[in-house]
Amino acid sequence: MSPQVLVVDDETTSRNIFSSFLKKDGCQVINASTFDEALAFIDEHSFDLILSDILLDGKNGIELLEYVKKAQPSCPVIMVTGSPSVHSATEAVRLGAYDYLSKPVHGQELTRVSRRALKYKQLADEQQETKANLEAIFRSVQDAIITVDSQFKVLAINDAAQTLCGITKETLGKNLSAHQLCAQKCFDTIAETIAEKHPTSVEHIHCDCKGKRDQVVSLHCSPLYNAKGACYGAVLVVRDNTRLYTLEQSLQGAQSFHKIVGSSPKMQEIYGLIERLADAPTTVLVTGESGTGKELIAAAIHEAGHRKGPLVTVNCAALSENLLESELFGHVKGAFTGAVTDKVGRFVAADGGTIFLDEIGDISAQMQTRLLRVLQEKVVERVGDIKGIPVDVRVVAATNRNLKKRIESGEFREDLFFRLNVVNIDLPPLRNRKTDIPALVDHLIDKLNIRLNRNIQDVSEEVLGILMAYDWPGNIRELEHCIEHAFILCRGTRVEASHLPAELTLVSHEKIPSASSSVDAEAIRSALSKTGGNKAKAARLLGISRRTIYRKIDEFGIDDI
Ligand SMILES: Nc1ncnc2c1ncn2[C@@H]1O[C@H](COP(=O)(O)OP(=O)(O)OP(=O)(O)O)[C@@H](O)[C@H]1O
Repeated sequence: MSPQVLVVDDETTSRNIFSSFLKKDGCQVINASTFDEALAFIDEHSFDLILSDILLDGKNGIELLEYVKKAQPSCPVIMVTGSPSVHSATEAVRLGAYDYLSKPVHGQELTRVSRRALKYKQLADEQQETKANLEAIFRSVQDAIITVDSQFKVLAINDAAQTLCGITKETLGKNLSAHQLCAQKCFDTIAETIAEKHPTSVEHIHCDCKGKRDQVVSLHCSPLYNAKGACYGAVLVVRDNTRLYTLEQSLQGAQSFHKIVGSSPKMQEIYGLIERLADAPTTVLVTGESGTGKELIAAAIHEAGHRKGPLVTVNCAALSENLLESELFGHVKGAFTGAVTDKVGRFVAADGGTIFLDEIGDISAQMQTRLLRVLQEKVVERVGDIKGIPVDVRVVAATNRNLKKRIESGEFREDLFFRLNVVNIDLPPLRNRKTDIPALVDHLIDKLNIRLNRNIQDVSEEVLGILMAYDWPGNIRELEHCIEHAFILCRGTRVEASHLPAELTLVSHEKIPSASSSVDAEAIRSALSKTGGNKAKAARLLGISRRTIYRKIDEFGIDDI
C-alpha cells in the first residue's frame, strides 16, 4: 500500500510542489492549507508522514507537532521552515520532529528526507507489531513467565504467573525473594542461569506453594542479553506439570500394564512382547505354573490389539469332550440328542476378536484334530453341519502343563503345538520375581478393600519379610488367597504376622529379616535423590512397598527432593 502523507502549508505553490514530488515518489498525498484543516485530517486518517510548514497562517507548526505526537505518536513529522531559522528548526527536532527542511526546498532533498522518514515509520510499525504479538503471547500462554534482572528484581510477569505462582503486579520492581507464597525452589535455577549464562531446565519441582502443596512444575530458565551482548537477567518459564506427574506416579505406583502388576525385568520383557504383538493376529501360547496370571496376559494381548470383536474365554478342562466340541464350534438343531436349537459356537462368537483357550493341554486327541483344522483353514464346522463358517479370530491358548513332555508321551499333537506356539509367553513363577511382591501386595490390598468393603492400609514389615521369604508354589493366586485370609482375621488397618495362614508363619520362625527394617532415613534420601524424588521408583529400589516408603517418609520427616 502506498504511504499516506499529509502536506500542511498555507502557500498553495509550496503545497503543490511538495505534493507533486511526493506523488512522483509513490506516495498518496492529502493537502491541508490551514492548521484546523490539518487537525481534522489527522483525526480522520492515519498518516505515515506529515510535512508541515512551521508557520501556518498565524498558527505555530510546533503546536501541530505536539498534536501529532499525541494523536499518532509513531508518525514522523518533517517541519519546513520558511525563513531560515535554526532556532525554531532545532526546537522542533527537540520536541520530536523527525527532521526539518529549509525553504526553498530542493526536490532531491525532499525525496531523500521523506524516504528516510517513511523507512523509519515502517520499522517503527514493524517493531510495534512484533511487540504487540509478543505481548499477546506473553499474556495468553498457560506457562508462567517471569523476567528478572541480575539482582533478581522482577521486570515482568504474565497472567499465568499470578495463577501458578501467586505473583502479583505489586512484585514488579521488587526483589523476587519478597514473594513469600512458595518455597522459591526456582531461585537456584535463576541464580545458576545468570551465573553460568546458559539455559537451565529442571523437571518435577514440588513448589510447596501456600494452598497448593501438591503443585509440581518444570522450570526452564534462559539468560537475557542486552544489545551489547551482556547478560542483564533471566527469563523463567514455569510449566504446571501436576496432572502429568500425578498420572505418571499412579502408573508407576501401580507398576502395571493392562491390570498386570509387576515391574521385574522378566515382566517388563513380557509387556514389551505384548506391545509388539498388538497389531498382528499372531497365535500366542501362554505357559506358566498355575496362578501366574496367564488369563490376565490373554486379556492384555486382546486389549493391546484393539480388535473390534470380543474376548471369548473357554476353559477347555472344565467341559466334557462333547460339550466342549459344541461349545467351541456350535451345533445345528437335531445334531445330537438334546440339540433342540441351533447353537452359536465360541469361535463364531469371537469373530473379529480373540478366543482364549485356557487349559489347552487337557483337550482330547479328537478335539486336537478339529482345532488344528480350524487353525489351518480359519473355518469352523458346526456339529451336524458340513458347511464351513469362515472366522477371523485371534487365538491365545494357555496351559500349565509341559506340552513338550505330552508330545513325547503321545498325548499332544506336535503339529498343533507348532500352530499354537507361534509366539510363546512363558510367565515366571512368583518365587523367581519376588521384587514384584510389594507392588502385588499393595494391589491386592486395594482390590480386596473394594471387594470386601474394608480399609486395610498396609502390611507390617514383619509380614512383608515373611511374604518375601515364602516360595509361593501357588503363585499369585496363592498370594491373593493369603491376603484375603489376613483380611478376614485382621480387625485393624495393618496386617500383622498373626493374620497370615499357618504355612507361611511356620517359615517365619526362621526369623526373616524384613527388607524395610534396614531402610533408614539416609537410605530413603539416597534412593529418592537417585530417582529424582519419585517415591514409587525409590520404593522399588529399596525393595519395600509404596505404602511403606510413604509411611517412612512421614516417620523420618523427609522433605520432598
Ligand atoms: N501380575 C498380576 N497382577 C495382578 N494380579 C494377578 C497377576 N497375576 C495373577 N493375578 C491374579 O491372580 C489370580 C490368578 O491368575 P490367573 O487366573 O490369570 O492365573 P493362571 O495362570 O491363568 O492360572 P491357571 O493356570 O490356574 O488357570 C487372578 O485373580 C489374577 O487376577
